[in-house]
Amino acid sequence: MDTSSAAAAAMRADEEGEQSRGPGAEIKLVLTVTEWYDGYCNNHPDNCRDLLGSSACGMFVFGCSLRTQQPLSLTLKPKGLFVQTFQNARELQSKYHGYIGRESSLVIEQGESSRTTRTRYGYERPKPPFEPIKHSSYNCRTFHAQWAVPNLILIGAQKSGTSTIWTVLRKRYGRHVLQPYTRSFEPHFFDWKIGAPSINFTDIDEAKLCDFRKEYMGYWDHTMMRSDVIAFEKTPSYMITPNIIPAIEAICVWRPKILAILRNPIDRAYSHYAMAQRRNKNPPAFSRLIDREILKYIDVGILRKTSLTYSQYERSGPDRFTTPFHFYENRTLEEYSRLFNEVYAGDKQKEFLYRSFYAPILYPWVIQFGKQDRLLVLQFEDFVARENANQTTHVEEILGFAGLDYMQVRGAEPHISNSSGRRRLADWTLKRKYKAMPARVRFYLSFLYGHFNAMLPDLLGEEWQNVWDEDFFENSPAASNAKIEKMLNEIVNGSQATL
Ligand SMILES: Nc1ncnc2c1ncn2[C@@H]1O[C@H](COP(=O)(O)OS(=O)(=O)O)[C@@H](OP(=O)(O)O)[C@H]1O
Repeated sequence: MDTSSAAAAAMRADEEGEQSRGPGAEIKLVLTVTEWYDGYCNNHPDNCRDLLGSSACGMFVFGCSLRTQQPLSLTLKPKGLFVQTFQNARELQSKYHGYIGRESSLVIEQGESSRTTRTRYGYERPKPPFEPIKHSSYNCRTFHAQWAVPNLILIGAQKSGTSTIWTVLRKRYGRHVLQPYTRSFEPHFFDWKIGAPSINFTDIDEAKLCDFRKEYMGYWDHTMMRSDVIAFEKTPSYMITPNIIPAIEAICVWRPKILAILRNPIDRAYSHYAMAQRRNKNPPAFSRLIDREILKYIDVGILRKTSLTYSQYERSGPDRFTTPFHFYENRTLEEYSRLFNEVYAGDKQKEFLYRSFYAPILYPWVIQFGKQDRLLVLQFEDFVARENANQTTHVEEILGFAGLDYMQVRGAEPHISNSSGRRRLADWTLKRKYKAMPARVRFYLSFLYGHFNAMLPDLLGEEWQNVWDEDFFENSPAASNAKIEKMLNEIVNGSQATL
């Protein structure tokens, strides 16, 4: 609704009030509300005040007053003509149908604190199902597409610096990046909250979809949305759950952008294992977990039966220098993607090695979002190297991709210093809380991931050519002769030297 019709509506309501009151009589105005925003109010009068205290549209008012049954007193601006007192929202709903657009700003006149500040985890999120507020002209699909949130979803990969992206966006561009008001750092809306993989989204009832939309959008404070703000969420497990793609498409009709960041698959898998180790005091050894996964892949036909598990490889003598893996020739990426998905269908706890098979995992995302230019994939090593060197190029790319003009928000960026909070790349590596992976394991895994990494350039572009080639024997600056010698020694003799 535009400002002029909002103003006209306000005028109309004002006239009604003028006619019905004598001097000093109470004026009542009701603001017609769609059901979209009612989730925000959540029966908390304070929330209502917060929402109303900001430059919100009148739509919130009805939802809040209806739910809380609190008397609310409002001054309408910019007309600023009168104060309305709501004694009983239900009654007002049946009597009046004023209408106020987003552009009008509402200020609370009454109540102890009209502009309380909302903290990130300040209150309980609403729990579905919401009490529906029916409105005849309401169309859930088209409603408020302009402000539909989020604009950007960071889908993973886990242990690939997703939290750093989050922090950088929040700390440096806080005013321009809106994050969800969920209890947990990661909303897990599509996978855990609604269990999208088990729902058939091609055949779903529109009312149900509308409920989902309402709930998901309810994670962000819409009153904070402006043209120079993007709403953002990160849930790194989305990437390994391709069955949520139809859910994203059906629910988020405003077509949000998808962001992924990929790290060297071996490092990622081991960092993930180290995290599990920290959480679980006695986890199985990494090599045992590798064996378990490899056997699974042989079973479903991802690897040929002649492939070796890590334990077999360790006992294989001189064969240790040849590849322990045998793949089926001519297998397409699509087939790999389907097979991997089948292995883990319905399995919430997907395993460490699996999560690093980027090409088959990303394939359905590229098919769905790549062609629409809605998918951006960053490389972790590049990202953190620039970040740690105080360069902001990637952030610029992310903001631009999500629809923000970087130049426009540039002024918001504080001076970045080499403060203690910003560690250099070398420091990150030194401060890791776990020991490096034994070189033999790394060598073994490099054969496995090498096969799948080689599919990335076709999928994502030439810049992904040889990105994580493990340079074990070449005379690279990273590997001195002494190191190479140590490593060869380890591979041949089974000693515990590490690169
Ligand atoms: N700037 C910078 N430089 C170097 N390394 C960095 C940086 N930021 C994050 N990291 C490393 O990224 C790993 C954590 O990734 P995530 O935040 O995605 O983890 S999580 O999925 O949210 O748990 C974690 O890796 P590991 O230390 O190997 O576990 C972090 O150390």
